[in-house]
Amino acid sequence: MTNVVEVTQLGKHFSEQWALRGLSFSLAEGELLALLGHNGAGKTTLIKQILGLVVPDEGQVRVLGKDPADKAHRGELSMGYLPEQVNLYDNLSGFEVLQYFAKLRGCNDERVDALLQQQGLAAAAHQRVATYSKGMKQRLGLAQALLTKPKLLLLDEPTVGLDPSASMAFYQQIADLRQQGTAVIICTHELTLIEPHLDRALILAKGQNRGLGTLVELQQRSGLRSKLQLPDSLPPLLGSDPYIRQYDRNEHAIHFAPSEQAELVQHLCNHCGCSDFSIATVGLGEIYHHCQQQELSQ
Ligand SMILES: Nc1ncnc2c1ncn2[C@@H]1O[C@H](COP(=O)(O)OP(=O)(O)OP(=O)(O)O)[C@@H](O)[C@H]1O
Repeated sequence: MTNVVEVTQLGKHFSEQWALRGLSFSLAEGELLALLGHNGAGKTTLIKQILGLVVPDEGQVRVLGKDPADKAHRGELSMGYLPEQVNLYDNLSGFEVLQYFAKLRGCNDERVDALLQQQGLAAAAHQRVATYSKGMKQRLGLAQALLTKPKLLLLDEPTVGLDPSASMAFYQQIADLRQQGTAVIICTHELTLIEPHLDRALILAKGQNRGLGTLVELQQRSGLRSKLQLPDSLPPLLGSDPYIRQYDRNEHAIHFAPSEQAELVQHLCNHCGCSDFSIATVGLGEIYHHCQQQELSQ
């Protein structure tokens, strides 16, 4: 099966400065890639190259096997894009805004109505966008990105400013789209929010790949250890079992590799009679900061 996105040794420079270099990855149907990196890391440059708006200086991008920068393929490739700052024309109604984008993309009014309905905006369809809440504007922006039933959805900071239930509803919609085979790239700084939803993350720094993989792969590669905190009331663990070697008496805690968690918990419960503990796992935030620290120390 053809990957939805195939990026090979991609590079782009502006004047003497490389904005992106040596980047390779692929994205399959239904997969969600979290695109992470500090300001200026190259995320927007990558998204624009996938959209075919910026032509690479090195390497290549293929979307469904085709060059997105080749105008001959633009119509077929069906990509949806929600930029961070989408201009929704405040003085028009939600219906008029969506109808405007629909005309640009050759979609009819039935599609506009269906999307307004799907996004819970039917009742407000003829209200001016200026009167919409942040969440309603975001749903209208998403409706705009979904007009052509895209096989690839590129979303830049889609949950900024949304309340927790609106963010949850947004990710539920994304899950439904992925079920139907849509591949999704989400560019975000909201690491905790995206963590439970991603298949893989790509961490960029200075235009280069500083980490690409599933959360487990990134955890393993980082070498970061999770921490199991034991209650102070528990007498220090003693004995000759292998976990005691990872035991920090001062902290009253055990540091362990994420892959050892199930075994360790079982061991404590069954052999040490201890079930009163808390675990701080290595999350996307720790991995991201670790990658950025490594970048600084190079
Ligand atoms: N059109 C351009 N002309 C000159 N330099 C550019 C242009 N577009 C991007 N750059 C430079 O390329 C680098 C990567 O920029 P890019 O916008 O891709 O980063 P980003 O990760 O999206 O940042 P942010 O999180 O702030 O949006 C930066 O150094 C930026 O100044």
